This record gives sequence, structure tokens and C-alpha cells, in this order.
Amino acid sequence: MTESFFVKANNVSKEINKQPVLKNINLSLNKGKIYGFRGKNGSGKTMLFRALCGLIIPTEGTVDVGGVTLGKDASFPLSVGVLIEYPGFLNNYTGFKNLKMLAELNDLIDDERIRESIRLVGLDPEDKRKYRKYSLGMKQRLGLAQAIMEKPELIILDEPTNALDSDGVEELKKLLLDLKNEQKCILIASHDKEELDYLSDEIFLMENGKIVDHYDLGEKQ
Ligand SMILES: Nc1ncnc2c1ncn2[C@@H]1O[C@H](COP(=O)(O)OP(=O)(O)OP(=O)(O)O)[C@@H](O)[C@H]1O
Repeated sequence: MTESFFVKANNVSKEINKQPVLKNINLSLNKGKIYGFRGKNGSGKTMLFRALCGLIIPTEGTVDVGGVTLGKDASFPLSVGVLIEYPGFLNNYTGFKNLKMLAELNDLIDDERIRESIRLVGLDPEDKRKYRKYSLGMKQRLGLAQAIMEKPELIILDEPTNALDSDGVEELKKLLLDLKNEQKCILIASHDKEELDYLSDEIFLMENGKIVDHYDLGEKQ
């Protein structure tokens, strides 16, 4: 019998302008785990994340999330929260109002859940400051709040700590371990090896659009 995984990438390759950016990627990922992705600038981490959440369609191969093949059964995974670069928040709205507008798109999230998500990332839901007055770290925290507010099963975070101060990094680590215990499947790309090793159950090393190393960090808390 074949084991069933929550996320599967099957021989995924992607070419952009005839240049290969992903080469024959295979992944089998489970819920209740944190997967860390490392690699130099341009090694393909962001492209791989885009493919896993349906933002780009592979030139070859397939991505399955929760039993659904992206680009065939559905365009996007049914339940995914993504933080890739800075989300397109509106400058003249508060943090709450920005999330409220996004929440209204699918009608599943009430105001209390928005407030809870904002609190979970260490911001104040009653903060009346407009987004344009937010610091870089606050913007990153709001991006995280957006990624988790719908309680997605798959959480994909590209460099989630690069603008956070040390308190912010500690809070994020705790939040991610809590989400892991809630059986989420979490993928993180980071250049911080120590932080990634601390959080991750498994590490994938990328180079030149390929996964060149994969290791298990063993049982964690
Ligand atoms: N819009 C684009 N059009 C063409 N090529 C692109 C585009 N975006 C990225 N690439 C190329 O795809 C390759 C992989 O880039 P990617 O952004 O996935 O790397 P990364 O590992 O996330 O890097 P970083 O650590 O800098 O975030 C690079 O060679 C890059 O030049």
C-alpha cells in the first residue's frame, strides 16, 4: 500500500523564458510537521512555494495538495495560507480593516477571528494607525496574520522572520510550534540555519532549482 501524503510534488519542473527554474522536484509532506527550505539566493525556494500553492503551473509534473491536483482538479489548494514577499495591503487602512476586506472575500471569518489572528502575531487589533505607518516588522506580522486567519491546513512562509526583531522571532517560533501541534503542514524558507533547524522536522537544501539534500532532524518536542 502506498502511504498518503498531504502534499506531493511529482517530478515538478518549471521553465520561465526557456530557463529552467525548478528541476525534477519530488516532495512528500505530512500534516503536523514543519519543513525547512534552505538555499542560496535564486536557488528556487520561492518558485517552489509558488508551485505548491498554485500560483504557477509546472511545465512538467504535478502538485497534489489534500488529494487535489493543482491546475487540474482545482487552481489553488482548498486551504492554504501564504506569505510570499509583502502582501498587497492598502496603505490608508488600519491593519484590522485590511484583514477585514480580505476576510469579506470568502465570508468565513468573523471579526473576532480577525482580532485573534492579529493578537496571535503580536499586534494590537485596536491599533488605529494606518498600514503606511507600520514598521517593516509590523507589516510582516500583519502578513502572517493574514496567512493564518482562515485556519489553513497548509501554511507556506517565505522568509517570515527577515524583518522581525528578536522578540518577534521568538513569538513566531512559538506560534509555528503551536500550529504544528494543531496538525498543520508548515513550510518555511529561511536563510537562518539555526532558526530553521530549531523549528523544522525535515530540511530540504536547494541549489540551482533542484533539491540537492534532504535530512530528517528527528523527533521534536
Ligand atoms: N519572474 C521571473 N521571471 C524569470 N525568472 C525568474 C522570475 N522570478 C524568479 N526567476 C528566476 O528563478 C530562479 C529561482 O528564483 P527564486 O526566487 O525561486 O529563488 P529563491 O531561492 O527564493 O531566492 P531568494 O533566497 O533570493 O529568495 C532564479 O534564477 C530567478 O532568477
